[in-house]
Amino acid sequence: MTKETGAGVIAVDGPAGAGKSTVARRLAAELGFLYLDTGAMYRALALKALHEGVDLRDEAALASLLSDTTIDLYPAPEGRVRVIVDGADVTDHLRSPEVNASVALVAGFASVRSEMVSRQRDMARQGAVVMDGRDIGTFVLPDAEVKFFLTASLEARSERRCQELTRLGYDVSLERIREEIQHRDLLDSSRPYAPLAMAEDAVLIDTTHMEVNEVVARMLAICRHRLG
Ligand SMILES: Nc1ncnc2c1ncn2[C@@H]1O[C@H](COP(=O)(O)OP(=O)(O)OP(=O)(O)O)[C@@H](O)[C@H]1O
Ligand SMILES: Nc1ccn([C@@H]2O[C@H](COP(=O)(O)O)[C@@H](O)[C@H]2O)c(=O)n1
Repeated sequence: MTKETGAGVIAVDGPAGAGKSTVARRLAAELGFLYLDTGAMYRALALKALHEGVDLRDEAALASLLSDTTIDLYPAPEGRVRVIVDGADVTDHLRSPEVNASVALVAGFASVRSEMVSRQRDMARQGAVVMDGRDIGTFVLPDAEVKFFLTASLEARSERRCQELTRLGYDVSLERIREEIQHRDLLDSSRPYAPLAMAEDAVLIDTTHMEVNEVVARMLAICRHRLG
């Protein structure tokens, strides 16, 4: 049991393309937990801001937009998540190159993060959740019973993301993806408010040379040992 949440809260942090979402939803399914993708919440706000022509450098405008936006995460088959914004399903639009290029800017503002963190803590209050992002183990849910920090080489993360976007039908180059990931990593780790960071009590897993099943198996064994 944790101060701010019920029993069974697992945090999964790490940089872009490390494999967080893929393994976190598999882990949640194996444990019968709810999977909460906090990155999808920031992506949803960036998508709405792009759609409504809001200046992505205007913190007040973005904070006001968020205060007038509902973002709901619903479980979907295979542990996936449907993202509903103001009642509309936007899931399939959250990983476009435009959103990828904008989300870290939107997520960098303290007033945006403060509201997002408040909503994320509310989502975790009942416990039995696996929550992934950049600041979960260090800031959003510091009392989580189990914390993981996934990483991988820039090359591996770039190749994975490039293959993923190509499969989704986007016309992207490995070089452009590498640059986007490097830029997003810099923004995510250098922001003053709740930056990308590894919690001191997190288990570090470098997935560069690991298969998805191997990563999930290792995390599941640790969770079952820690949670009993
Ligand atoms: N261990 C792995 N080996 C090979 N491919 C992987 C591995 N883990 C994840 N992938 C693939 O890499 C891509 C990115 O994975 P995923 O979206 O889970 O990363 P992420 O850390 O959540 O990234 P982001 O934070 O940008 O959402 C996906 O296509 C996924 O299938
Ligand atoms: N807890 C979080 C989660 C995400 N972000 C920002 O959103 C971007 C997209 O996240 P993905 O996991 O979907 O790639 C990410 O690069 C961060 O800029 C965040 O700030 N905090």
